[in-house]
Amino acid sequence: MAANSSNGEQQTTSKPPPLPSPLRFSKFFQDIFADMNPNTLVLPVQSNMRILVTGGAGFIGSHLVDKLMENEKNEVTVVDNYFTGSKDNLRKWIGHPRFELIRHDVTEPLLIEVDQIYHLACPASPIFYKYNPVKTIKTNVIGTLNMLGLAKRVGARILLTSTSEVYGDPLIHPQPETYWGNVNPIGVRSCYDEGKRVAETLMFDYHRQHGIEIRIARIFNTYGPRMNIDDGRVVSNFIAQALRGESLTVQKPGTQTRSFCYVSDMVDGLIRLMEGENTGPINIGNPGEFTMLELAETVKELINPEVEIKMVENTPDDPRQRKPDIAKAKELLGWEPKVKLREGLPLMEEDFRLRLGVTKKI
Ligand SMILES: NC(=O)c1ccc[n+]([C@@H]2O[C@H](COP(=O)([O-])OP(=O)(O)OC[C@H]3O[C@@H](n4cnc5c(N)ncnc54)[C@H](O)[C@@H]3O)[C@@H](O)[C@H]2O)c1
Ligand SMILES: O=c1ccn([C@@H]2O[C@H](COP(=O)(O)OP(=O)(O)O[C@H]3OC[C@@H](O)[C@H](O)[C@H]3O)[C@@H](O)[C@H]2O)c(=O)[nH]1
Repeated sequence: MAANSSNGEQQTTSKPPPLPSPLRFSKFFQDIFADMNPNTLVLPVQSNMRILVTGGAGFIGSHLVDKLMENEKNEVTVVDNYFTGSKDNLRKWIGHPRFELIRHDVTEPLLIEVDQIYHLACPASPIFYKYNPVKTIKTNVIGTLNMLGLAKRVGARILLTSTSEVYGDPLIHPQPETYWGNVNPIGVRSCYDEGKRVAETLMFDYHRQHGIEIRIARIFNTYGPRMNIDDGRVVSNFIAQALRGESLTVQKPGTQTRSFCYVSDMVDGLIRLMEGENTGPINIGNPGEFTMLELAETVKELINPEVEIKMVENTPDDPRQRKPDIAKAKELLGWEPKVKLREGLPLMEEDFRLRLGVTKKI
């Protein structure tokens, strides 16, 4: 059972998690379990782990699926409504006997049998989550309720990919998990950041009330191959602009900061959190902090020194600074990021060149 919450208070529960669904025993594992007592029940190591990844056709989700599929004991099911994700991200697994892809919207109930749920489904780029804010908040609230209902019914452990946006425009820097945030509840970003805050609340309420095993990751800005070319987020924008020979659009004032984590580090952190003993919330991100002007200069230097940098208008409530305190991830998960920004950008450039059909001049 998981340990204390981030505030150091005993907010977790020692209630036993619900028993796995009877199908867990009848369909796949007849005769394996002699002892059905939930307190002593240990799943045999030789059994396959049935893992659901919601939002698995998206950027982080598809990299997570790649990593999970490396383990021959994992059977992976993805559900996705393809709003910002694509089957193309999963093409190498389609038809694989341990892989299943279901077109499904998490705002509708889902009845399947699984042991673990990585719940990622939610548009993450501000352009996309603001496009239909009511749908975004439904995805965060009703979608998370549905996945918690599923976890409760089948006794699965569930991990939520929350976000650094729960800290809003932070007044404490860097942000530890104990910080409660500075969030505008009625702004244009609220569908996402307040939505994720409610999702975190639901996770803890299901944990305390029903004994559900929960894990919460607070993800900081993540980048890497497979981001949508016109995703709208800053790293993908700058790389696509540099490769197309367009000006890099720095939103004013340009001094706002972000900390960028390469996607392989992120996936490693998420799996460690799921497999570990702590509920979280735990920050997962790279503490290397850059202003948007510094990021633009770096992309220009590495990818196309000929492009210009132009200042453009910003959008409301843009957080002015953001950097994770990752002491907890280091201590509890033995995790810290390995890939520096200057190493990760060229890996992403390679993928964007292929997709945009822009070859490198030698
Ligand atoms: N990438 C980041 O920097 C970052 C930072 C913080 C948190 N996160 C969180 O990580 C998760 C994945 O982010 P990402 O960057 O891969 O984004 P993404 O947009 O590439 O992936 C999200 C996936 O969820 C799917 N989806 C959206 N709404 C859905 C719904 N109602 N039902 C089913 N599927 C739905 C999309 O089609 C897409 O495949 C999200 O929960 C996001 O909030 C990401
Ligand atoms: O073309 C651009 C795009 C963005 N920006 C700036 O770059 C910074 C980062 O913007 P992004 O749109 O990439 O992402 P944000 O940091 O605002 O939010 C992100 O962080 C938390 C995650 O949960 C989300 O996935 C994502 O919304 C902002 O200050 C924005 O103003 C630019 O300067 N130019």
